[in-house]
Formats: sequence, structure tokens, C-alpha cells
Amino acid sequence: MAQERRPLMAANWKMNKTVREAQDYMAALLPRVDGLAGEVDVAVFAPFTCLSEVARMAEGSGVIAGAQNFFYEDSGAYTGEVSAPMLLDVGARASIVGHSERRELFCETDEAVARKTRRAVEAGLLPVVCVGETKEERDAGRMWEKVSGQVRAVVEGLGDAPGGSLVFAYEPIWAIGTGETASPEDAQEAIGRIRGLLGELRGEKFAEEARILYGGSIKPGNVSEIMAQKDVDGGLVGGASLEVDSFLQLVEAARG
Ligand SMILES: O=C[C@H](O)COP(=O)(O)O
Repeated sequence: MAQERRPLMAANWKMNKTVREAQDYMAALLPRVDGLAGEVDVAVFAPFTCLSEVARMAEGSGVIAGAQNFFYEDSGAYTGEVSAPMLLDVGARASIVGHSERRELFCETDEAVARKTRRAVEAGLLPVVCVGETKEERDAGRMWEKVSGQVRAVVEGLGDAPGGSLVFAYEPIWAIGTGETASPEDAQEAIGRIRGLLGELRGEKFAEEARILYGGSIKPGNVSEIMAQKDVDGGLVGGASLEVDSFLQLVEAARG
């Protein structure tokens, strides 16, 4: 991994944890990541219901509290949604955008993902933008068509924001929550191609500054090999992030 890009290990709790469980997790996590600032970024993407508590506890620690989604308008008649200013108001500094579960289960389009990404950057939230193909698309040889289309939509809607203002996460859908991980070589190939595309679209500086994570069944047993790939800047982790001990092993591996 290039020296200029600090690794990022991100916990995506998905629809898990009560406020009490979130408090217990953060109380166990924070003392054990103290002192890692500058070596590795650690983020916790919590459900809305416990996000303010996660952000309050993380304040001053260097751990980034983030949301899993938001809407690109700032306020108004959008029942069930929250906005970027609302996330900032409770202390969030980042948000996942366009996770495959949002794209597939909640019909999020490339256009909506691009608008959310742009709004996050403008508002001062770090977007972690997810891209990835289904098993059917991969088997049909259409992996790159899918992934490149998702990346293009985001970058073309981004204006002149620098590469360091966003993070991509390559998450092959067939590897999410299945125990089936992309091989480290497959992860590198996809992420290296994404970086190449960023260079074509926005120039080398942008491509070198943008962090690109891998996600999909990362666990303590496979994280080192994945992190050893030159274009992989960290991980977006579901299942293995739910327990502090296992997430900390991933953080340590990202630290190198
Ligand atoms: O956001 C995280 C990804 O969906 C990966 O989830 P997973 O680690 O449970 O496979």
C-alpha cells in the first residue's frame, strides 16, 4: 500500500446492537485503539439509533463514528430519512454510501449513490462508497462492466473534490456474509483496476489519494493476505466487526 494513504479498518454493524450493546463495545474498543492515530484509521458505522452515543464516546479518541446511509436532501418531507447535516449534528464524521444491501433491497440507483456521495463531500462527511458485482455478473464475465459503471457514476458526479475526500469499498456481493472471500489476488485485481479507472477519469493524483477498501467475509484468518495487496487500503467488515476482539485483530493487521 502506498505510504501516503493511511489504512482504514471500518466496522459496519449493519442492523445490529442496542444502545447498551454499543456502549459496551465502545468502552472495550477505545482504550485498545488509543495511540493508533497516525498509523491506522478506525471507523465504526453504527445504526442511527446508537450513532449519537457511539459518536459521543468516540469524541477525542480518533475513532471515526459513521452512519450506514443518509439522504442527499438536507431537510423536508422525506419520511424515514436522515440528512448529512443531521449526521454531523450528532457527531458523525463519515457515512457508508451505496452498500449493496441498500442497492439490492432498497432499490438505490447509481444516480442516488452519486448524489449522496457528492452531498457527503460537500457537507464534510467522509463517504465510503460501496461497489461490487453479483455472482451471476461475475460468472457472465460482466464484473468490470458493473463495477466500472458504479465507479464512473460516482466520480462523474463529484465535481472537483480531491481523491482524499472519499473512500471506495470493493465488495463483491457473492462474498458478503457468505464466508466465501475473494482471493487476495482477485481483490487486488479489482481494486487495482478501480484505481486505474480513477486515474483515467481524474488523473494520477486523485487515484493515488483515494483509499480503496476490500469488503466481503474479512476475518482474522484472512485479513493479513488481503492487506498485503498493494492497492488494498483497508477493510469494510460486517460479521467479524461485531465482536471487539475480532475487530481489533483486523485493526492490528491493517496497522501492518
Ligand atoms: O459492509 C460490510 C460488508 O458487507 C461485508 O460484510 P461481511 O464482513 O459480513 O461479509
